[in-house]
Amino acid sequence: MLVGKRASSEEPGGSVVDELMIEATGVQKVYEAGGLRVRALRGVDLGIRRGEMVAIMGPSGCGKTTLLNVLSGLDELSDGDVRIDGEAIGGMSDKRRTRFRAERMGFIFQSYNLIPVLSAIENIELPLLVAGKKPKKARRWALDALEMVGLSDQADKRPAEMSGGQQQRVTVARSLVNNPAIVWADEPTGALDSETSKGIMDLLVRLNGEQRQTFVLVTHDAAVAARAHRTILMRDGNITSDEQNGSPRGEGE
Ligand SMILES: Nc1ncnc2c1ncn2[C@@H]1O[C@H](COP(=O)(O)OP(=O)(O)OP(=O)(O)O)[C@@H](O)[C@H]1O
Repeated sequence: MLVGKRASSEEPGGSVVDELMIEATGVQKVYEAGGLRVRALRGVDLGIRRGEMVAIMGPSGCGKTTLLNVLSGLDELSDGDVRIDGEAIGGMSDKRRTRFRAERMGFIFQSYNLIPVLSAIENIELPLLVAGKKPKKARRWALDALEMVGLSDQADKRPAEMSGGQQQRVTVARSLVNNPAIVWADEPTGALDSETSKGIMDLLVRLNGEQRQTFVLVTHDAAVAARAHRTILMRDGNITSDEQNGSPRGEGE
């Protein structure tokens, strides 16, 4: 596989398949810390289709990040069931779950999480090298990914030599370099001004349309959520609304 070398769909976001990819049933998460018990998720039911871009919104502390983390297997759930392509991630061993994540998922966080001493291209190819890919192949895939996010000319720059928007585009390239089936993004535009944020969303919407990946993103920004196919609202550990977004979502809207 090579990212960026596959056929584009006819229109941005025109690639949702009528098939559930992520299925959460009765998901609960309880944190216990220092004698305190916080019920962060109180029985969430949710289905996400292949190729869908879903935004999760809601007030601070309502459980958005927790939901992302238990759906992706970054964190363990306390009760309920999460299935991805029919496989229950709660039933996997730690080793299997880590591999499942490395092979099938990409992550984008607000705080870029780039390694400062590595160049853009080295940051992107690192997960491939860790996964045991040959250096030549890792470099080729990383260059493709960098091209896909429009940063081919920045390959040798270190994070500190790039703008926030450019750094976030590097993390987008890194999250996509292994052609994951699902990309999880926690506040991907949270640290960016509105213009740069729009540029990142143009990129994610385009990739979602072209690459047919499923995107689940947490955001506080209604303009960001409007670019998704669907918006889920949370409150106090529950989903309180789950609606398709009506308006067009292509670039430049
Ligand atoms: N590791 C943890 N230990 C204990 N409590 C936690 C932990 N992580 C989150 N919580 C609590 O769980 C609840 C949900 O937190 P979460 O981070 O999922 O909310 P959020 O909606 O993503 O918030 P924000 O928008 O501020 O990022 C909050 O009450 C939070 O304090």
